[in-house]
Amino acid sequence: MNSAIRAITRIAIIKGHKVTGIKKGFQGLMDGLFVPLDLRDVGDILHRGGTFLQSERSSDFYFPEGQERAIAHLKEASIDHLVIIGGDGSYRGALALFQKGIKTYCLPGTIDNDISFTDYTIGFDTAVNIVVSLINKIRDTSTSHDRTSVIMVMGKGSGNIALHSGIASGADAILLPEVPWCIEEVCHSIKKGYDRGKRHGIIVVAEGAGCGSTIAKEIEKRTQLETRNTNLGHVQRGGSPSAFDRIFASRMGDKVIECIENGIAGVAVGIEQNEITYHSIKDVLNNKPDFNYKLYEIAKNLSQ
Ligand SMILES: Nc1ncnc2c1ncn2[C@@H]1O[C@H](COP(=O)(O)OP(=O)(O)O)[C@@H](O)[C@H]1O
Ligand SMILES: O=P(O)(O)OC[C@H]1O[C@](O)(COP(=O)(O)O)[C@@H](O)[C@@H]1O
Repeated sequence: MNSAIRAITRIAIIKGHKVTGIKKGFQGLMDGLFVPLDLRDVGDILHRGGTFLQSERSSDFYFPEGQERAIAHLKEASIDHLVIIGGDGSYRGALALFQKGIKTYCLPGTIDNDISFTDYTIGFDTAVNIVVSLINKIRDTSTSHDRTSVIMVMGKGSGNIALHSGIASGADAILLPEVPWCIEEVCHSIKKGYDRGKRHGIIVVAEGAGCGSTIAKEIEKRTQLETRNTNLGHVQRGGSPSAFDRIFASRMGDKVIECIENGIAGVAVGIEQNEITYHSIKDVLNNKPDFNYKLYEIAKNLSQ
């Protein structure tokens, strides 16, 4: 997210605009937590995870009173354009403001990669790379001990992190909220691996697909193979962003300024087939993001 903020700030200033950062998301907008941003204020943040402006969930913003408070602060500070980085909740907030006359622009920022009309969201590639590097370590100890490892990754409503990291880690099974699964099949897949001479089993479970420790116990009971569960947790949402995330976030920041310059508002920017594109926020919210079933099929075939 820092890469996007840096790009928006620098490109907007170069084009003659003034830039204000809003701290702590919609809560900060309602509380008037505004900071002027200059070229150097966004220096030395490119390599840092998270967002230097910080973020906060805010229940007041769901209601018209909260939104009116935010609009009053925007008007008082003479802010004409508002760029919001986040997931579908943030997009809903942005749409509410747009419908009240504020020129809003969205950038996809969620590790879940579950926004429509964009192939990637900021943070997803970084999260997948973190997960893969952690699974590599778990694989080493699993092999040494002839163990099966269940690894729980983030994704309450989306299996994208599990699917991508599972493929890149050679998982024996990947359990996702989008695809029904059964424990018999998981155990069969692990057993088959051991029969072929494998010395470990790797099962990647998305948060929304089930509970890792319950699954691990069930696998151990059914297969008699020693099984451990690791919940990777919030380490997945931190760390220095990947080059891919930094570059495409910068390109999207540039596109936002292009939209502003061309008088196009109420849009969400994304990346589709390596092109930076935009669609109306409404269309993005009204379309369910595609799940890549083909990739899931590849994962299944690779785990044979
Ligand atoms: N329907 C909505 N109307 C107005 N604001 C919303 C709406 N949904 C979410 N928001 C605001 O957006 C914030 C972020 O949404 P949330 O779902 O928590 O995260 P994300 O943006 O990652 O999906 C919420 O805390 C709330 O302030
Ligand atoms: O425990 P927390 O902080 O509520 O976060 C868990 C949730 O956050 C997510 O990682 C999504 O986070 P972001 O959209 O902020 O990237 C989900 O996959 C997960 O369900």
